[in-house]
Amino acid sequence: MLHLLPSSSSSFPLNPQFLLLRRPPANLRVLLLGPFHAMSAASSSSRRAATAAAVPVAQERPPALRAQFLIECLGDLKRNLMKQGLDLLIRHGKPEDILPSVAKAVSAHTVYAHKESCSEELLVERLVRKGLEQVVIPQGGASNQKKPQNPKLQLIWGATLYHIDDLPFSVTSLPDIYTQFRKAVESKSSVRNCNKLPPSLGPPPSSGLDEIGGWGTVPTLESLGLSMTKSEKGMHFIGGESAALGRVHEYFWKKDQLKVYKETRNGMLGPDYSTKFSPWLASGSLSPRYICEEVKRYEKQRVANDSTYWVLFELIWRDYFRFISAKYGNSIFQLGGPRNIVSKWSQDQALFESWREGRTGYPLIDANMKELLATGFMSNRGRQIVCSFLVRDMGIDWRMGAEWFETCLLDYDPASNYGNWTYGAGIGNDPREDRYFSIPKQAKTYDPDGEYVAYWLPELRSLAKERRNFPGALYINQVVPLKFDAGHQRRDQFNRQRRPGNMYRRQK
Ligand SMILES: Cc1cc2nc3c(=O)[nH]c(=O)nc-3n(C[C@H](O)[C@H](O)[C@H](O)COP(=O)(O)OP(=O)(O)OC[C@H]3O[C@@H](n4cnc5c(N)ncnc54)[C@H](O)[C@@H]3O)c2cc1C
Repeated sequence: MLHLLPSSSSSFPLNPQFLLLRRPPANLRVLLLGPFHAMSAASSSSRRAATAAAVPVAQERPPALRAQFLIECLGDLKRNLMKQGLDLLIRHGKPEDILPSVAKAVSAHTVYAHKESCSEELLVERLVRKGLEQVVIPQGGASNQKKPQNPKLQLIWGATLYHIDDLPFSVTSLPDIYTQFRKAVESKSSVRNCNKLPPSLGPPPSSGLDEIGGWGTVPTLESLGLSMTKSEKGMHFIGGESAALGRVHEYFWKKDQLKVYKETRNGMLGPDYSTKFSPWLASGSLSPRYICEEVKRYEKQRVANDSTYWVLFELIWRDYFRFISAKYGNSIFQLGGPRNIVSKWSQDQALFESWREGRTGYPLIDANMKELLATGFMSNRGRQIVCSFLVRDMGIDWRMGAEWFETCLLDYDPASNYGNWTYGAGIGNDPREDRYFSIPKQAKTYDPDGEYVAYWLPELRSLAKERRNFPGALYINQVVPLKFDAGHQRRDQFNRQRRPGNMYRRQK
């Protein structure tokens, strides 16, 4: 969130005058401005430059889904702020253009924002800082006593479970391997408590708003030039903190799912196999520290077991990718990844489109890709499987897959998305760099009755359960053979120049 304090205020966060919600993941591309740019079909993102030519214009639905979620976040934040005696100032544009003019209008001495870690967000931080340097705020008293000042940009670390200042190492010497990172933070760091909200956040600023057009209103999809028909199927997420807290309560306390999370978390169908917290975490509507407090409370009041711990274990993955992005900078978006591995990748458009649209001939892949397109969500198991298929079986440039996820995911977060993709593509810091997800094996283990594929591909429902994932000629043709089929290594037709003499290991 972004707070602007009038120059008369003395301390943050006691009297924030504005809260501007940012685009996920909690960056300075203010929610009211950036996300809708970023979601437009032809993104100008510098990260995308390398593959932009190969990635066709995004379809309407995915950007509209995330825009709708963010609109709901805004509406909820506005309502909650009004209950606290404040309001939400809403503008649509670039942060570096808008924030200086707002700061000037309300004579703000400081703009507060969460510190970011990825290149595009860091650029926005720099541009905002530069813009604020151009703003001159006259100080009270006789003009020759106090010099006019520029508003300052103060950046605060905020998105992770463990605070960056509490890590037992500097970011530059962060362990590259997840397990080493996790063990070090678990043994040497502790998670800070959540900050308590003051009883009142008001009063709102008494002057200056008129010259910048008032508080502004929550946009609608139509006002952003987007439209969408609701999908009747799959998860439907409602944006905002109220819904986020409701989900934590429901999953932990009402449905009592936390105690079995570790056993169910690899599921793909239904609302409760995993927490589904990610869209709210990514939009800054939910704090990982709050989740941690609730886990501890649950452990005291109900049960502490492997499952209760495992939610924290997963949140540490999220931290890990965030800190890795701070350590490795732009390289997590580049073809060779953090370790600059040179490999040969294909950008075959027809193959890529069959993956993107769910027409590969493999029900497990197609069902997952259809779910992503319809809902903006996919299970972690599904993400690993479709990622492995794209990079290992199709040999497609992993950045094309990452960009499609970036376009579609409600929980899109640059560090988690590109971190996981580099991991899956074997160019991240995975000690097992040739991790391969065998589709037949994954289907038998995680969708034994074909319920998941029949849900997203209804044409398969009439088949016998054991045939749904293996329909043969009763389904569309397979666009590529699998690298490993029925337990035998196949000739590596797609990637053979990439890893000579190197067999892809199978996923356990
Ligand atoms: C190729 C690929 C791309 C991904 N892109 C994203 C992304 O853009 N944004 C995102 O939030 N997650 C991403 N993930 C991680 C993971 O799939 C989702 O966080 C998870 O599926 C969200 O569902 P959930 O909240 O029910 O997770 P749960 O299983 O309930 O986990 C609880 C929380 O832990 C965190 N978490 C769990 N697994 C991971 C992981 N592997 N990496 C980072 N955090 C994790 C998430 O914040 C999640 O909400 C990606 C994974 C893969 C394999």
